[in-house]
Amino acid sequence: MNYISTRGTAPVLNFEETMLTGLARDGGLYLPETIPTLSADEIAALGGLSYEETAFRIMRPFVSDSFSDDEFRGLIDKAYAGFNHAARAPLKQLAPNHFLLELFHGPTLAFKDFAMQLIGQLFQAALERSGERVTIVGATSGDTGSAAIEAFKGLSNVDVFILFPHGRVSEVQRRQMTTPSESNVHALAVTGDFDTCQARVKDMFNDFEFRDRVGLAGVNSINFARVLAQVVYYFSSAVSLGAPQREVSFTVPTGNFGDIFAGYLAKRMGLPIDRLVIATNQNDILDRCMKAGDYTPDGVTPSISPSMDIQVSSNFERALFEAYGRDGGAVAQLMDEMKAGGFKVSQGALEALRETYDSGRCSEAETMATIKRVLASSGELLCPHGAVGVKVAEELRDPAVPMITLATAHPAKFPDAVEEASGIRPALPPHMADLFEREERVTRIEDDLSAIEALIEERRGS
Ligand SMILES: Cc1ncc(COP(=O)(O)O)c(C=O)c1O
Ligand SMILES: N[C@@H](CCOP(=O)(O)O)C(=O)O
Repeated sequence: MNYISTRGTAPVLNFEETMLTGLARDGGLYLPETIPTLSADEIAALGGLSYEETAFRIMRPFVSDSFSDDEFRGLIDKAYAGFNHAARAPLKQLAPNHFLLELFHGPTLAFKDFAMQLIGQLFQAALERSGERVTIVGATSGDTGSAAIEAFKGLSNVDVFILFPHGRVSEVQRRQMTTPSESNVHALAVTGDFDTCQARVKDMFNDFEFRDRVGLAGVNSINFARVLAQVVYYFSSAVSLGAPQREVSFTVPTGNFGDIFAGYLAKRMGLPIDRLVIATNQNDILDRCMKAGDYTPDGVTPSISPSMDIQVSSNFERALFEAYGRDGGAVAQLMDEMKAGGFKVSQGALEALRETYDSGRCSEAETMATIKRVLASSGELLCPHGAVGVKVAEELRDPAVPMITLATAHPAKFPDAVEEASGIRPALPPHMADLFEREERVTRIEDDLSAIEALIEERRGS
């Protein structure tokens, strides 16, 4: 399986190279040259399998010969062994034909663990084989960072630097990143918002001298392996509701567009998905763009669903690449316009996007009201991100088609907002019960590329 860049001019790579490379050298994001498909019989055969076996069958064609079947199976098993639910991604019914996919039973209580626990294993296996050492840089609005630190802490051939926006993640999220004591992980609190942090990470990848000197690697959804691992739960949940005989739809609380793009890949692989619904909080550029075709960011406003406080949505580039008929030149031009402030999506591409995606927005007050209402009606305590999804799903869903809304994080990651909305302060699970007593280790840093690069050079092992 070969991987190509959304901007059309970077080297074509295999799976392992793509995973270790991160951002393509032309600034684009890697995607498989062709998207493999599963027959209806192959999809039906997933029914009743373990999550791990489903993951193996879905991801195998993308990985091709980068890992042997036995090795890949073993790494998948290790990745999900630390989840505290036998189903890994259980489905709960909220209302007739409306289901919640709980994606927060991994070690850091967010959907990021599904991919990050796996790529931690894949990186380790690949680096042990090659004897290489890498420096991972990541940007986070709260959940990617904690999942990455958990997956890579203590590894001898990896240093991890996570840039998070100072003062704009929840206290639980911050402590998850700042309390691990392993010396190979570093939490950097950057002045700015998530878009600032992600821009600096991309700047570091585009600084080739620095990139090559430190052996830069990425674990944001820049990395296709991240997105791939998220395809699996679209299959497992849809099959448990009757796919491939029955169509389903998904609503996905969305920010950087990685999770919903995984749903798009599942659809392209043959899973009968009717609609993919983009649910945004008040940082609603994706919803506005889907409605009017204009992608002009106007700054991030902090919300009670901070992980989705994003206006420069990285993986939207992958969706645009598909909507523009995989024309890398067209995407490169849009991204150049983006540097100058924003871009307009062509009518043809907008129509192509609308064939797959719907979109909606949920205000702060609606998020709070949804947490309260869903607790009363179903007993389910949502986190604010899941609540954004449920509200938008309720508004847009076709009652005849099962709707699966993704519950992307555990409510205990956002205790203040959840308590204010519901009157219940959700408790952290036992393995995190002493989180507030652990010592924090964090570096405050200004938004200055040279200073960030210098700090990484100084701190990384060699
Ligand atoms: C809890 C939570 N929900 C939703 C999202 C949005 O997902 P994506 O960035 O893949 O669109 C994020 C951030 O990625 C998140 O951490
Ligand atoms: N919400 C994310 C933002 C980064 O997204 P990613 O999927 O590109 O890693 C977070 O929690 O950090």
